[in-house]
Amino acid sequence: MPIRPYRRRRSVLYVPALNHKALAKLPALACDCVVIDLEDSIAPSRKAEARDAVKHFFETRVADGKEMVIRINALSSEWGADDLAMARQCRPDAILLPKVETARDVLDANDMLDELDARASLWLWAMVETPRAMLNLGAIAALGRDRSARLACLVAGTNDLVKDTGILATPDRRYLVPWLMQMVLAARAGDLDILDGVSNDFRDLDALGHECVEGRNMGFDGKTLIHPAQIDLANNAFSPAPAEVEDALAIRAAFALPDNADKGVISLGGKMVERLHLDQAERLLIKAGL
Ligand SMILES: CC(C)(COP(=O)(O)OP(=O)(O)OC[C@H]1O[C@@H](n2cnc3c(N)ncnc32)[C@H](O)[C@@H]1OP(=O)(O)O)[C@@H](O)C(=O)NCCC(=O)NCCSC(=O)C[C@H](O)C(=O)O
Ligand SMILES: [Mg+2]
Repeated sequence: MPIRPYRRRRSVLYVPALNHKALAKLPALACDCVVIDLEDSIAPSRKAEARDAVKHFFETRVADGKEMVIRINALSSEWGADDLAMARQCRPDAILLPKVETARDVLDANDMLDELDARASLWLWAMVETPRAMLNLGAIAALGRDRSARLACLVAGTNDLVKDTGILATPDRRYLVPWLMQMVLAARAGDLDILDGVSNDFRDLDALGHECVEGRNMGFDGKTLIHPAQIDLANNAFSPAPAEVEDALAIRAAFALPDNADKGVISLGGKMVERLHLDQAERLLIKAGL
């Protein structure tokens, strides 16, 4: 597999594959990434129709720089294999696997893509949304370090987690937070990106604002969204603040000085700065689009 390029994924918008009006709106939206959904937003009786709609969408769309992802149905379902075969033909950036429960689920999708001779830069993303996925999180995320497994990103599926565990969904997400933090930790251990779950009440932008800030502070790379009105808040919350960008640029400039070329640690503005801070600064500057 090629080296995984770092992408900004502050705002990741789900769009049901059969919502033609919403699909037509996408070029005008400022989200970083779009997930066209074949799974839970499509009724069982319309899965084949939705697959055709996705195919048509990719055949006719004009690329606009957004990262494009297709969420297929679970490979264990009657639709999964056909979805995967169709999705690979569309040449999206990634295919999102729902209801992943074990590392084997990801490897099975990867094997099927290899058999279909999918291109090397087609990545897999995995939803973490079942109790079994939570228990197998370490093994799933570890696939991120095996480039041949294609895994690039984990996505929290908070609706399914609430449903399958029976926890109470509270506005402050207090019963979800421990699992969300585990997801962030596992993703980092596997060198993967990680996206926070959706906020269902798309009219309550105050609640969304809090969730975005909380998600950023917990270490998520971005938030999954369901409505265009949610995009700006996510973009703002997951963009580095001007002061952070300034600090990162100062660290980059300091280590670029010839005097510091062979130093592991330097003093900058009265603070100790090590090369690990340079790595952190470089990642932040990519997030800032610099
Ligand atoms: C939630 C919605 C059904 C609401 O739709 P609607 O009532 O049409 O909203 P509005 O009238 O406010 O829409 C205003 C305009 O915006 C367009 N629109 C709406 N949603 C989207 C969208 N997602 N992407 C692009 N454009 C969108 C409307 O077409 C209107 O356009 P116009 O009339 O021209 O002004 C709807 O928002 C929706 O379906 N959202 C996505 C739902 C979805 O994909 N669900 C599945 C993924 S979430 C999930 O499964 C999480 C996870 O698995 C878990 O377990 O947690
Ligand atoms: Mg789900």
